[in-house]
Order: sequence, then structure tokens, then C-alpha cells
Amino acid sequence: MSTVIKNGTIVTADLTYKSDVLIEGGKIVQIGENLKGDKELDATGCYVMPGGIDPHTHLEMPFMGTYSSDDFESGTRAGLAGGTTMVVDFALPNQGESLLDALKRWDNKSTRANCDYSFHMAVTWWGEQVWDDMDEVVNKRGINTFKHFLAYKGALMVNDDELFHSFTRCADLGATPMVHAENGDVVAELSARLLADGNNGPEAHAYSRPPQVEGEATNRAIMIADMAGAPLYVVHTSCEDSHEAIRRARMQGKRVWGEPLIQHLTLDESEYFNKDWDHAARRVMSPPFRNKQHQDSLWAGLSSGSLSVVATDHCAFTTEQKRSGVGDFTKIPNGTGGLEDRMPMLWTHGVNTGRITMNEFVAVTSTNVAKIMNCYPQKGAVLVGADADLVVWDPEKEKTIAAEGQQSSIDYNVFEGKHVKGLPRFTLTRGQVAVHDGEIRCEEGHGKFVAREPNATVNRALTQWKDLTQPRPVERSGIPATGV
Ligand SMILES: NC(=O)NCCC(=O)O
Ligand SMILES: [Zn+2]
Repeated sequence: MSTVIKNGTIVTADLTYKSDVLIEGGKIVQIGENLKGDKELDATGCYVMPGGIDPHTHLEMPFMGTYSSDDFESGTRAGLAGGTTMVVDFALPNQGESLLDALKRWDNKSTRANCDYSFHMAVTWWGEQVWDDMDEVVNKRGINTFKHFLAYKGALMVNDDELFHSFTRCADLGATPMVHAENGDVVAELSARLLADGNNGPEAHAYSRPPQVEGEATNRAIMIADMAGAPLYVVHTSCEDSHEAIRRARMQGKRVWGEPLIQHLTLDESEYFNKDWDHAARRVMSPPFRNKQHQDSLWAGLSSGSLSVVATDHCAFTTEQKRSGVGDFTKIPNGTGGLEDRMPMLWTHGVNTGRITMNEFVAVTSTNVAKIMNCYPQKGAVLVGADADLVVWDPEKEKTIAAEGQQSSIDYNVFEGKHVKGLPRFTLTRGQVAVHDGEIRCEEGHGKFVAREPNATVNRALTQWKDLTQPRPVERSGIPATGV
């Protein structure tokens, strides 16, 4: 059974041209004119683009004794509804737990996925077991990225010597470390002071995590990665302070990528000053939303290339779960949703305003992610032989975002009331039509794990350079006698 997408304009990270796309066995088998297939999808007036890849989701994630409410079924369904055809989620070991045991739990959760997925592994503690497991995770389990938290003191946070050891291990294995960069010690200190002064509402969450805590931690992680000889992927870059550190590192030739979230690009800190406690608490995430100057910096980073991808960090807690922090903002579970809205919001606020081009849109939502994660061109491409993960994007289709009728299982949407123009007409996951003109036809369990090889070209180049420039003893002709 073949499918042909007809009369559309293909938009990739570097090309825009009119052509049909023929799909068979879940793959793109031909790109050309006047193609025929058993089934036809009409893309007149639409752009045919690689499906979105969200590099950062936390589906059913344990956090402060509760679990984020979207699981792999509702989360991936939400993604597909918005044009995202792959998610990269995080396996999160408990303190002292082996990485492989944690992975088993994520393997079990993900059997219900509607679209393809991959995993990053989180390093939440350090020891010989973690060091050993990392080899198997990389070389046998198809995971080449490891996330480290510099925030969440007393829970997920790792300290600098653990960071250096883990980054060094990543470098040796050809893997890429990732970092949640906020100074957890300072956040803990500021939080305690704010609470002591009677600041216990959600706005204090933002006060406790000023841009400086992010700038400092980003710069520290970049320097530690450089000393360890590893590239670095900085998750949820939210402010100029962190962006500036990334920009500077990239200009110095360091292999560093920054990932703003759609939430930080389009929502600002005023959300936390809303008089409605629920409204503010639903938007509590780390780092918090920032002011317009920081948002402008992030948009500039996307158009100039100093920031590389746009993610969601989708980690959605219900209003009921958020209410466990009434009277103490530090107990509000951190995280917001965004999977369903990332692509339409970025198109509306990026492409429709001229802040980024259509090709840059494809790069930051899909192709760059696939390249950094080392699954390109299986994913992130409109090329013969690539997986037919595609979105047929209708730039004229409009809607107003509302929790009512959304695919995500939570009871609100942080983008409620925002009008978007640019939505999927069709979303295909490995050739299967999961969204057909607004109708959701996805299939639970269709999603497959995408294994990602280590030693991507950047890792190899960096290793080669580090080998060449590593400290060596100076060869000397004569060594003075010690006098003994
Ligand atoms: N970002 C956030 O607030 N929640 C998800 C966990 C994390 O990435 O920090
Ligand atoms: Zn994080």
C-alpha cells in the first residue's frame, strides 16, 4: 500500500521546491513530479516538511512524589496533533538505582507511544555503577545523550566533581552530555530567604531563580565540558545570561548547543503576577518565564544560529497536583505542557512575524535536533530512504488554543486563548496518517524506539582535536642529577 502526497511545496532546512512525495513501507521512496500511489493526500496550498522532533519531554515523570500527567499515549497523541512525529524523553534513575533498571521502567511506559521516540539518560547520582552502566546504555541500548541537573539540590542535583567525571565518561564513550543549568545552591538559599520573608506564592518561584543563576551555571557547565573534552547541549535556555555564555563558547569554537523552549519564547514573567493562584502556579517551571528583553535575545539566537533547537520540556502537572504548593511555592511541581502547541506557536510567532524563515523553522523544530541527536537522516529529512515522518502544513489553517478539546490529558493549557495561524493538515508517522484534516487517527503502540549511535561527527572531531592537543611530557635530552 503506497501513499502519495500531491501538489505540495517541500520545505526542508535548506530547500523550498514543488514536488510530490511517494511513501511505501513507512519510508519515503520517491520525490518527483506526477507521482501515483494507492492513496492520495492533497497538499495543495501546503508545505510538506519533516515532522517535528521534540528533543526534550518528560512524560509520566516522577517529580516531588507525583507523576507528570501526560503519559506516552496522551503525550505523543498531543505531539502528533501539532505536527510532532518524534519525542526524546528522559529515563530518570532514583538515587542509587542502576541506569539499566531505570531504563526498564521507561521501556514499559513507552509501549503505548503513538509515534517514534528515543531516550536520554539522566545522571542523578554518581558512582562506579553509573560509570559501568553508561557503557551499556551507549553501546547496547542506543542512547547517546546524558542529562545532568545543576538544580534541584538534595534531589536530582549533581556537584562539580560528579559533573566532570560524568562529562569525561561521555567524552570517552562518544556520547553528548546535556545540562539543566541553574545554580542549585543559590536557588535553595534564595528560596529559604523568600519563604522566611513571607513570599510563599508562585511569583516567588521566579524571584528564587533570577537569570544570574542560569548564566553562572551555563558558563560553569561549558567550561567543565571543555576541560572534559565533551560537547555540551544546554536544555531550556531561557535568558540572555545563559545565551551569552553559549554564544561566546560557540564563537570560540566550542561545540555547544542551546535549546530555548516555545514557552520561554512566547510567555513572559507577568504570568507569575496573575492574581489567580492557579493561573500562576500552572506556569511554574524551571527556569521560569522571563521578561521581553530575554525573549528578544532568544529569538535573535534562533535567527542568527547561536541557539539551535526549540523544545517544550513537556512535563504537565494537573491543577490539583500544582495545589500541593499552596502556602509554599517550593512544593509546586515544576513543569508545563507544550507538545501540542510548539509547532503552531513557533510558526505563528516566528515565521508569520518574519523573525525566522520557513527553512529555519524546519531546522530548529526537526533537522537540527536529528543531527545533534545523531538520528539524521532517518529522522528530520525529506529524502529518499528517510522515515516518512512528515507534516503537511497548512499556513492558512487557524485556531484559538484552548484546553477544551486538546489531546493532552491535563485540565488547562498555558497558551489558552492564543490565536495560531499555521497548523497540520496531515501528520504522518512512518507513513501512517495520524492526523487527517483535524481528525486524530493515531494508533496506540505504533511508536518505535529510535536507537542512536554514539560517535557522531562532532564527537569524533572533538576527540581528534583533544587527542592532538592533550598535555604531553616534554622530551628532554639531559635530566639534572637529584644530588642523592
Ligand atoms: N523544567 C521543569 O520545570 N520541569 C521538568 C524537569 C526539568 O527539566 O527541570
Ligand atoms: Zn530541566
